[in-house]
Order: sequence, then C-alpha cells, then structure tokens
Amino acid sequence: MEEIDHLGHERSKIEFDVEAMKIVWAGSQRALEVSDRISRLVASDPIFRKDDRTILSRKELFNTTLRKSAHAWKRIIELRLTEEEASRLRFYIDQPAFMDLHWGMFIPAIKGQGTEEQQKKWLPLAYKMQIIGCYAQTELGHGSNVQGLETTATFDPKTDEFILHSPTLTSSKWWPGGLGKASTHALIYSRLITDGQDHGVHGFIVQLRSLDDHLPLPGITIGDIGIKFGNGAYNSMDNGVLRFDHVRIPRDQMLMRVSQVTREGKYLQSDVPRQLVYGTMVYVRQTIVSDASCALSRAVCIATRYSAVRRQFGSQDGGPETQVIDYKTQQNRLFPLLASAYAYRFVGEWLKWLYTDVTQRLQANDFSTLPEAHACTAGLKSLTTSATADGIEECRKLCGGHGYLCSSGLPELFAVYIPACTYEGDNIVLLLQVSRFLMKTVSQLGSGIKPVGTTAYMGQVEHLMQCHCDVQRAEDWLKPSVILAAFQARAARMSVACAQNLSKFSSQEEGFAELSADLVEAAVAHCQLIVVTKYIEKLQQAIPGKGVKEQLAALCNIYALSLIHKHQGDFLANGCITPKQASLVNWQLRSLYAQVRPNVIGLVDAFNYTDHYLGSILGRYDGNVYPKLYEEAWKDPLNDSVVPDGYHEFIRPMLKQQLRTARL
Ligand SMILES: CCCCCCCC/C=C\CCCCCCCCCC(=O)SCCNC(=O)CCNC(=O)[C@H](O)C(C)(C)COP(=O)(O)OP(=O)(O)OC[C@H]1O[C@@H](n2cnc3c(N)ncnc32)[C@H](O)[C@@H]1OP(=O)(O)O
Ligand SMILES: Cc1cc2nc3c(=O)[nH]c(=O)nc-3n(C[C@H](O)[C@H](O)[C@H](O)COP(=O)(O)OP(=O)(O)OC[C@H]3O[C@@H](n4cnc5c(N)ncnc54)[C@H](O)[C@@H]3O)c2cc1C
Repeated sequence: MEEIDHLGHERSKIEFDVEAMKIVWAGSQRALEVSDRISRLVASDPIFRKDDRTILSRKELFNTTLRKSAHAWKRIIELRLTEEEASRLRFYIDQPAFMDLHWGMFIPAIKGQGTEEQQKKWLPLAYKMQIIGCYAQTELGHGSNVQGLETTATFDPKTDEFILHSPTLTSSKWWPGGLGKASTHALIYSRLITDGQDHGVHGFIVQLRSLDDHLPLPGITIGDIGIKFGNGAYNSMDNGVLRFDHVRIPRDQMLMRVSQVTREGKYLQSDVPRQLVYGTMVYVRQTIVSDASCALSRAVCIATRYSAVRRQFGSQDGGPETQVIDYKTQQNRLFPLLASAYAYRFVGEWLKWLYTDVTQRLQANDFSTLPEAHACTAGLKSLTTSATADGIEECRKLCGGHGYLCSSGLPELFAVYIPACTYEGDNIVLLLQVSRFLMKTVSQLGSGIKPVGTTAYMGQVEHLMQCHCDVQRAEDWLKPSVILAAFQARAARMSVACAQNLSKFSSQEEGFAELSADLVEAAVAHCQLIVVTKYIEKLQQAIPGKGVKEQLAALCNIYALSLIHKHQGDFLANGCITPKQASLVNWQLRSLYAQVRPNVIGLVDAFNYTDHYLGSILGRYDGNVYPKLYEEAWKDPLNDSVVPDGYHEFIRPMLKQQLRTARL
C-alpha cells in the first residue's frame, strides 16, 4: 500500500532546494553522505531500537547501553569505520554511554596533557578499547571550583610512586560518567603533594578495576551514584562515586606535559601555561555547542511538523480548521527557535575552526589565543545550552497536550539535554569567566594593546559608546551593518558600564561579587554578538542551491531581531535604539515570519533526521500522527490486561466497602 504523505501539501509549497540545504546543514556533500548512510545503518539495526527506553528498569536500561556499545564497537571494526563515521554512529545511536567519556574526554586529556611517551603507551590501548577510561574531576564537595578539589596524590620518593587518597567524605569523586560500572581506568584530578608542598590540581591515570574480572583493585571503593532526572534519559550512563584508600601508582602515570615530578621528587613547571590542565574542558565545551544545534533542531523539527498537522479552531462553512502553525503566536515562539538551531550550527562550525587553530598554535608553543578560546568556548557553551534547554521545553508546550507524552520524544529529549547547562561547567560560572575576560579587555583599552578576535569591536569603543542606530523604516532592520552596529553598541556599552561600576569598589574581587548579575548580562550580550557576527559572515560565503541563501538570510534576521525584541530593555536602556526602532523590529519580524512560513517544513527536512533518530510520533516525516498515537497507546504495558493487576486487592474492596456504607 502506498504511504500517504500528510505533509505533502506543505512540501509542495517549498520555494528552495531542500537537498542543497541538507548539504549546508551537514557541512559538506561528503559529511551529508556519511551522516545519511550511518543514520540508516542505525535505524535498520534492531539492536539499536530505542522505543522502549522510557519503560525499562534502570538495570535493563544499563544493560541495553552495554549491548549497544559492544555492538557499535563490533560494527566499527567489521565495517572499518573512520573516526568521523564512528562519531556519527554514536550520535545516531543516541544513548548516553561510557563510550562518550572514553572517546570524548579520557583520550583527548591524554593527548592534550600527556607527554609523547605517555601518549605512546596509553593511546593504543585506549584506541583498541583494551582499557576503558573516564574523566574523574568532580567531587562530592567541589565541581565548579576545581582548585578546591581535595583528593591527594602524594609522591613517595622511596618507591617512586604517587599515593592516591580520599582524605574526607567530600573528596569522594562524584559524577564522572562511565566511572560507576564500566571503566577500568580513570583520569583522576587530584592535588599533587611533593615533600609536604601542595602544587595544586594535576591529572593522573589510575587503574580502577581488574582487567581479568572487573573487580575494583585494592584500596578502591566504587559504585553508581543513583537514578537521575527523567525516565530513560541520562540514566543509561553510570555516573559514579569513587574513594581511594592510599592507592599506589607509578610516577609516570602523572600526566606530565604541563609540569613534571622528577625521580628525586622535584616539581618542575614547563613553559606551557598551567591552564592547559583545563584543556580537555575547552575541547568538550566546543563540541557541546554543535550538540546544542542538534538537540534544538530535533525539538524544532518535531514541533514544526506537528504544528503543520495539528488543527484547532477557525473552521468556516464546515471547512478544515486552522493549522496551528498559522497562528502568529505559534510562529513567534517557534520560528526564532528554528533560526537559533541554524545559528548555533554555524557558530559551532566556527568554534571548531577556532579550536583547531588554537590546538595547532599550542603544539608550536604559541599560547597567545588560549584566553580567547577559553572565553569563546565557555561563553558559547553557556549561551547555546541554556537557550536549547529552554527551547526544547518551549517545543513541548508548542505541541500542546500530546507533547507531554513520552511518544512525542520531547520529555526524554528534555531530560537528557538539561544537564548540559551544568556539566562541563555550570553556565553562570562560565559566563563569569567571559565577563572576567571582557573586563580585562576593557581595562586594556587605551594602553596600546589592540583588542583582537571576537573583542576587536571594542577597538572602536569611543564610536560605539555614542553612535545612533540608523533605522527609519522596518526594512532597514534587514541590513547586516545595522544589526551588527546595534549588537556591538549594546555589548560594548554593557561591558564599559560594568567596568565603570567595578572601579567604584575598593577591590576588584568585591566589585565582581557585587556586580556579578550585571557582569553575566554583559557576557551574554557579547556571546550573542559572536553568534550574530558568525552567522552574517557565513552568509558572505558562496552558498549554492536555489533559494537557499535567501532562506538562511531570513533566518539570520529572525535570529537577530528576535533577540533585539527579547532583550529590548538592554538596547533601550543603553540608548542603542529608540522605542520607535524597537517597534519597527516587530513589524519586520512579522514580515519575516510570513516569508519563511511556506518553507518551514523544508527547513526542518533539511536536518535529514530519520524517524528512528527523532523518536517522535508527533515529528514523523509523513505527518501520520493520529493513527500512530492511537496504535502506540495500546502498546503500553498497562494495557496488557483489560482489568489491571491489583484490581482484586485494591479497587474491588474499595468499591464493595462503598456499597456497604451506602446501604447503611
Ligand atoms: C562509538 C565509538 C565512538 C564514540 C565517539 C564519541 C565522541 C564523543 C565526543 C564528545 C562527547 C563528549 C561527551 C561529554 C559529556 C559531558 C560529560 C561532562 C563531563 C564534565 O562535566 S567534566 C567536569 C567539568 N568541570 C568543569 O567544567 C568545572 C568548571 N570550573 C572550571 O572550569 C574552573 O575551575 C574555573 C574556570 C571556573 C575557575 O578556575 P580557576 O582555576 O579558579 O581559575 P580562575 O582563577 O578563575 O582563572 C585563572 C586563569 O585561568 C584562565 N582559565 C580558566 N579556565 C581556563 C581554561 N579552561 N582554559 C584556559 N584558561 C582558563 C582564566 O581565564 C584565568 O585567566 P587570567 O588569569 O584571568 O588571565
Ligand atoms: C549529568 C552529569 C554528568 C557529569 N559528568 C561528569 C564527568 O564525567 N566528570 C566530572 O568530573 N564531572 C562530571 N559532572 C559534574 C559537573 O561537571 C559539575 O556538576 C559541574 O561542573 C557543576 O559543578 P557543581 O556541581 O559543583 O555546581 P556548584 O558549583 O555547586 O553550583 C551550584 C550553584 O552555585 C552557583 N555558583 C557556583 N559558583 C558560583 C560563583 N562563583 N558565582 C556565582 N554562582 C556560583 C551555580 O551557578 C549553581 O547555581 C557531571 C554532572 C552532571 C550533572
């Protein structure tokens, strides 16, 4: 029987080349080919099914994680998948697992902080999965404040070993993914003590479990920290707890690229900056920005398709009711999220370039761009994950009641995504790092040090402090130069205001503590400017395909103007725009919504997500929502029997008792 495309009418209205847009979204024709092939491979393999995840017990869920990970590894070997293909495989399997930490943090940490000799010894074992590693930094008492970690690694010159110890309850390692049940090894961040002196936090490779029977090695207490938010979701991950009781490791298991301990116990600091100990976090924060565009685009794809299927009110003369996507309020909530998904995609691409560039420089001992890379990764990680978490929840609401069903895919997506606002650095703590960087930049203005990179706009601070926005008609808001000038003026004015207010305090520290809420807002303004700038730069490149660039330009304008609307308090209070110009933003936004409306199904089809990956009845490609929702309900285990278990024990006696009371 031929399948009916319930969204066919929508697809017939699309005004641009969706196939060409798929290439832009994937990054290249080759990336699209890889993504497409691997997504189909995963969707067609029954071991990777995920429709039962929310009803499995924790043990069953973890067992599926182990099975899927082992099967994925088998397929990687059998099919000789490249690193890119393997990473796509993990993406489409779509189940957080210990493998993420092994490949995503343990290996990068050894690469970034290990000496050549250490890399030669450990990386081949890790690449072949002969050991499984995790990244154990956070403790029960400290996560954000890395310098406050309490685990100690004390050098014993008699035996040429470090003694790992957890001196307090709060020093227990707590949270590391993969630690609880799967890992054989861990990168332990702990205070280095030599000759009674504390040298601060350093990384150590420590074996935790036997490679023969997986039992914890002597002196090691280890387990899972317990069930986390939401059904399914991040509970496939074995986040763990770990304590050391005087565990000995050889000296050469301290990662020694940044600093070394000699055979005699002497502590040596190399020319490499200490902050490189934090390098793995910079790497992962960069990947999290691209992940944000994936998570947001997934939610938006579901909400957009469903909004085109769903009809409510507005029927005239017995005709069809209005598609909810045609309500302006629905568009005003949904289209900026669609635009944000594209914006995060492009800023993620740029951040990847920035990270590659800084890594090459670090290898050549050029550390000049490290502060900028830290500020950009920290700030953009914070901005994009907060907006994505809120955006997923908004998409759930956009789907009305059915969005609350697990079969919509949105509750699980929300539950699995929200810890991104916390892990790899709490979002507020990270924004405070950005504001520190901005305050330093402002304090150096006029000193001859020219601001570069993403703070180059501060070089024109005098102009930005008093310039006026050049918008008279709504269409003027479509000019990239006008948008950029408004965002630059807002960011510069907010940073300068913070710097001026800071100078009123007797100490920088006191000022930072008192003004931290304002500082965070200045950091957000700076990060939003980066996203807008990188999107506009993307549009300056050649982008082939009929109508593709026009759609991307419309989305760029929606992204920027919806932010001006949302933060108009900042723009107005700082005198960057007038109230009249703020109202023209809304006029222009409405016109942009009308422009993209016929194309939105094409814009979400361009993500090229399979129904397996979306995991949502509301977001099905064919829009066949109602029969499938109805079918799905009957699969619930509660419907296995017509009369529920427990009827005789609880319901019947209650009913009978009421009967007796009524008779009395
Ligand atoms: C199937 C097989 C294939 C599989 C393939 C899989 C691929 C998988 C890929 C990816 C998957 C990844 C999955 C990841 C899941 C997420 C898991 C989550 C893991 C974690 O959460 S790990 C723990 C993270 N913890 C944190 O982020 C802690 C946050 N805190 C900090 O970062 C710091 O403590 C701080 C920055 C907040 C403060 O540090 P502190 O030392 O006190 O520093 P300051 O005094 O403030 O600053 C001093 C100075 O240093 C600069 N600086 C700080 N940090 C950095 C840095 N990272 N880099 C460079 N510089 C830094 C700071 O700006 C100051 O500079 P200044 O002196 O002002 O010039
Ligand atoms: C799902 C998940 C997976 C994780 N995986 C790992 C892992 O694999 N390895 C690992 O080592 N860790 C991991 N973590 C730990 C994670 O990195 C930390 O939880 C995170 O860095 C936040 O630190 P915290 O818990 O100490 O938060 P806290 O710092 O205690 O934050 C609590 C509150 O205090 C506020 N706050 C803290 N400091 C300041 C400040 N200076 N100014 C203003 N406000 C402040 C925060 O904004 C927040 O609102 C994971 C966490 C989660 C949730």
